[in-house]
Amino acid sequence: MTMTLLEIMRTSSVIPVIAIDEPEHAVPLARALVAGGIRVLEVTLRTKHGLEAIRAMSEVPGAIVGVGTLTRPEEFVAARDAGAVFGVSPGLTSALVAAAKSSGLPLLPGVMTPGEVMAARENGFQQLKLFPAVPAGGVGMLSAIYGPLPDVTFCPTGGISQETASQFLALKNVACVGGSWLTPKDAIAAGNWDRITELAKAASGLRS
Ligand SMILES: O=C(O)C(=O)C[C@H](O)[C@H](O)COP(=O)(O)O
Repeated sequence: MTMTLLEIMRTSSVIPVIAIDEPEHAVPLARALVAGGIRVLEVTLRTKHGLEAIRAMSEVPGAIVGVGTLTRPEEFVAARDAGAVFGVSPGLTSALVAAAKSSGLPLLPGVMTPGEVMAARENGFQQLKLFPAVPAGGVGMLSAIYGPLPDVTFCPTGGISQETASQFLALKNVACVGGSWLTPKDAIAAGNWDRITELAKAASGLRS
């Protein structure tokens, strides 16, 4: 089953941004999130275990696994081959546009200004990540962008929490938000998967 980026974004109110420090954490973490109703998982390439984690988490029933922190064109094919079904980048360059098209990996590119939104749209991207969302202007920025550019849909990420997520999710041009608050490092290190499931349940309840 191939999902479009928009379908993936609409599957989850919150996309957890995940960094795996220990490969053995990948599968229990994915299971804990899916058990809490959070199925779309963004596994970043911030750690050296990213690709291995994508491979393992893709096997977890119900999980829809993407790759995050795509900053170099050569990472696209490797992530796709590891099982990622979408990719997220903090910004967009012409090399990343070409890599997204040639690899076929649906890309959610990061933007931070109206000009970047327009440049991304010219390259065929209408689903975008506002990054870093809160420093860029947060809810006010997204509402202002909706006026002249109503045909783009955002996944704001960066500085959002369980407490502020609903303000973003209420906007017409927001399909989901991204954040690292569902995967606290101390809970992962301690193997406290129940805590992660509770955080996921709270997040998936944001838009029910
Ligand atoms: O690694 C990446 O590719 C990123 O895009 C950065 C993350 O999206 C943010 O670091 C998450 O932000 P917080 O929820 O404020 O922790």
